[in-house]
Amino acid sequence: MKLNRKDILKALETISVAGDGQNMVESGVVQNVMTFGDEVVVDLVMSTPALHIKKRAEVDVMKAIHEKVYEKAKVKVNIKVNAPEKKKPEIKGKPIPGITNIIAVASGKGGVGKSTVTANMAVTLSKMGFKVGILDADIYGPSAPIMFDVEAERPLSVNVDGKSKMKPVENYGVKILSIGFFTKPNQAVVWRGPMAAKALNQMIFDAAWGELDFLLVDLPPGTGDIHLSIMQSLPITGAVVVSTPQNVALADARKGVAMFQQESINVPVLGIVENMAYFTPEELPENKYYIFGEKGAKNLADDLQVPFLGEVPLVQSLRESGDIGRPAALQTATPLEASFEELTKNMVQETVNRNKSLPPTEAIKITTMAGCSAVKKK
Ligand SMILES: Nc1ncnc2c1ncn2[C@@H]1O[C@H](COP(=O)(O)OP(=O)(O)OP(=O)(O)O)[C@@H](O)[C@H]1O
Repeated sequence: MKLNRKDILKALETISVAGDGQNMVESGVVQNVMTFGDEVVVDLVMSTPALHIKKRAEVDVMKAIHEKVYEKAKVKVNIKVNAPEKKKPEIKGKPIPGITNIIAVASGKGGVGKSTVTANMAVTLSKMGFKVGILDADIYGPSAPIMFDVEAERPLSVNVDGKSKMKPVENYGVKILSIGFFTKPNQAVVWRGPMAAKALNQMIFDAAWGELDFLLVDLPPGTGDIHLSIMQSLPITGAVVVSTPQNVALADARKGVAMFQQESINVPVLGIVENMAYFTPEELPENKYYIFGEKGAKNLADDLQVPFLGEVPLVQSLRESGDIGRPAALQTATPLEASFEELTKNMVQETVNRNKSLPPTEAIKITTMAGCSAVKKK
């Protein structure tokens, strides 16, 4: 028997598409029908890769042709899956007028020197002529007020366009707002995510930051819900991850990078900084002792295919300068100044590359807590 294409299409019109109210031909699922004698080939395009739905469609097509056209027809059904494009993250956070780049500084593990790197990178950016701010969001141990010697200061209230705003405290050319300004010294800050997020939101949106080329956000260590809160409310340009070369820190740094890279967050990682890369006695700067291991963070960056921004040695004066509130990067013509200059230059370069190649990051509305655990392990 010679089959007719029109009869086949008519038979296929009796198959409805679930949830669509249309039949298979009307809805465009049937893309093509070819007949050769008693053979018929039906090409379908479906939006779901679910096996049981594809199987069901195949059975329906065969049944309709056998029952309505010719029961001995040799039917072949080809199914192509055309999955709809993945939904883009919903935009939630408002851009902050006047702030060009927001850089999150993170670490997986605590105490690896994230705040030290943030403070010195900020000072170096300022020395390079950029307008810089630090948002110290480390709710567990805000250290920017000590590192900038502004512990006793409090942000003043100023009037901007009829609204009362917080004026960041300023020192060494860096504008600073810290959660530490709002808690008493020695007060244990055990804030729940939403409380911390509210306080941070105020420091971001109710603050008179003015024009800034870079706002560095010193995140708390780890990959918890405060990170998600911040990424929900801020359009972060990119992230810098700080690690020491030892394995325990590297494992957590890997999680930190994975957090930014996971699909629902998708913040570009500008690079990894290796802090405490080696110990060097001030009087013998040529002597390097790799007490936490050699090039661990550099190798991690290579492994994860993210840029390596640079290394900072373990030096006693760097700790001292943090404690007395005068960042070491303010020094001139020292190896420490050179280290911070090198990594800051690389960070700026990566920001420029990122801004050339990608659209602005949308602040992300995270609708599940999947982000807390969905850290991909490589
Ligand atoms: N390269 C370094 N050389 C010497 N001391 C350092 C160096 N980096 C950091 N430190 C010191 O180590 C201590 C911890 O550093 P820092 O507070 O910057 O770490 P952190 O990762 O921000 O910690 P937290 O987990 O509290 O956020 C500080 O006393 C700091 O001065």
